[in-house]
Amino acid sequence: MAIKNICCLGAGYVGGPTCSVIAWKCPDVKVTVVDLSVERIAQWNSEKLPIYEPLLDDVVKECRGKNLFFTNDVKSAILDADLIFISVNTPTKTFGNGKGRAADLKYVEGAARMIADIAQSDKIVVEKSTVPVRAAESIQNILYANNKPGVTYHILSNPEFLAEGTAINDLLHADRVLIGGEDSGAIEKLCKIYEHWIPRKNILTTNTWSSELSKLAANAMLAQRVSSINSLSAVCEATGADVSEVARAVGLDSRIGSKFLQASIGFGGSCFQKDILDLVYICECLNLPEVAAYWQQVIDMNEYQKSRFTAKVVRALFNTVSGKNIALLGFAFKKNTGDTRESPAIYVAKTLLDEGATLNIYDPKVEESQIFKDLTHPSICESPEQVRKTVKVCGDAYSATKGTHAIVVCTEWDEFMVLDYKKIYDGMMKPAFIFDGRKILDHEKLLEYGFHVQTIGKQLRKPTPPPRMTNNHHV
Ligand SMILES: NC(=O)c1ccc[n+]([C@@H]2O[C@H](COP(=O)([O-])OP(=O)(O)OC[C@H]3O[C@@H](n4cnc5c(N)ncnc54)[C@H](O)[C@@H]3O)[C@@H](O)[C@H]2O)c1
Ligand SMILES: O=c1ccn([C@@H]2O[C@H](COP(=O)(O)OP(=O)(O)O[C@H]3O[C@H](CO)[C@@H](O)[C@H](O)[C@H]3O)[C@@H](O)[C@H]2O)c(=O)[nH]1
Repeated sequence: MAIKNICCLGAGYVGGPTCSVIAWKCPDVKVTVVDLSVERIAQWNSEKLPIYEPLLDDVVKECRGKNLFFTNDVKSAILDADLIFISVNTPTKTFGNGKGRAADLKYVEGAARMIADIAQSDKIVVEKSTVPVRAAESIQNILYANNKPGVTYHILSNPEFLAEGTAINDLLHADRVLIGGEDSGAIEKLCKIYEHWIPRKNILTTNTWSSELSKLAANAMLAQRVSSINSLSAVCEATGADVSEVARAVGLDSRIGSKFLQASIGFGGSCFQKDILDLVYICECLNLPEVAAYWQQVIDMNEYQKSRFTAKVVRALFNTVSGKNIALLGFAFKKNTGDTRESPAIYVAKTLLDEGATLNIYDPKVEESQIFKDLTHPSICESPEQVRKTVKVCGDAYSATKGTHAIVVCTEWDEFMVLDYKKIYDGMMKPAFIFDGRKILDHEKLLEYGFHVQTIGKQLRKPTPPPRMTNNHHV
């Protein structure tokens, strides 16, 4: 029997968009997305969705209330479902064995326990969350622990490869869909769901462990490219080479390819660091210390890049930012999302605040409450009151930059490329500095306006000196 009823545990950045697209593309399938958070479900049912993602509003509006439902009624959703996605968070452990590295599987375990408690009929249980290799085994053990006669579970791994900011497009035009499992019948049923819009040749089936590991491997290799180009950006700054030119020249080799070679202030987001740390931990547990050290270096290089960039800002501002007012443009970890998890902007803000600066922050999609939540987190600051006194969240780039000593571009939002930088320069303290952490601005123009400009992976000349004042009108 074909799948008619899908339940998704976890209404987050993955569960929400993925299930919305499934509902949109499979009108005869009922899709119910559940979460433990009452607030999150209320937001999914409101006009303002809990996450910002281009095109998501349209898809949700099209299907919500028809074959797409958001609810806290976990019990009915599990009872009715033929197939259940586990799409809960798998953050890095913050305590105990593996602290700071291993993935914390407590939410996955919680989800599996809920299924085991509630289910009364056969279920296909699909691991959509990113998990350590062999997590499916633990899920299976939990599901069968209280042995309900007549209930059979088929466990599949179906990792998600969408990136935030392009989630809907990534889902609609996935390079591949990966399904790992041992039961060909269950695999076939999940294939049939994706076949509503993904060509069969792009649906890859593997064994469970290959599928689980492929997700960690893909993220590790993507992040590795970013760390590789960022490491070369330091060489460029020291030699006069330009990292954009190097990336272009290298990326035109079809064996290397041009994507993910954009030098930056470092990668952020909820996945890269977490998943590589998990891979490192797995390698250590498998007694593969050389392999662990190899992947750890991708994270170490990212830390180096973030600190190298921030140190450059402080150095350029005459080695002291104490009492200086600095504008941060962008707070999200990349453009077209309001997500700030592991955003390099948090690191930049923390360092500048620790050095005594006051900050004006503007991001088109990050809420003020989120910025303060991030900057007053105990791992970031000792005194939340101090942060509230020294950080101002602004409603646009012009008010954020007015009267400041320097601008730091942390996120590559398109709107930052088309600002009137002459006007901004005129409103700033002099000398006016701009640090382009994303390489998106027209540096030559900025130099002409009089800005001191620094960026990643390229030495820039000094600004054009202002016209000399003279008393000799004939000269
Ligand atoms: N964010 C991404 O772009 C992305 C992309 C690919 C894969 N992933 C992976 O997908 C998983 C989910 O990531 P996310 O960003 O959507 O996380 P998220 O934190 O946005 O959402 C997870 C949701 O699961 C809910 N939840 C936890 N336990 C639950 C339970 N037992 N029942 C119902 N709901 C429960 C939480 O309340 C939360 O709303 C992670 O493993 C992540 O690594 C994320
Ligand atoms: O050339 C590049 C590409 C990316 N980044 C940065 O790297 C981070 C991650 O970007 P991206 O991968 O586009 O976004 P994510 O939403 O984190 O998506 C990654 O992590 C997801 C969660 O596992 C996977 O599903 C996706 O395939 C994978 O791209 C961001 O801070 C980017 O600014 C760069 O600095 N330079």
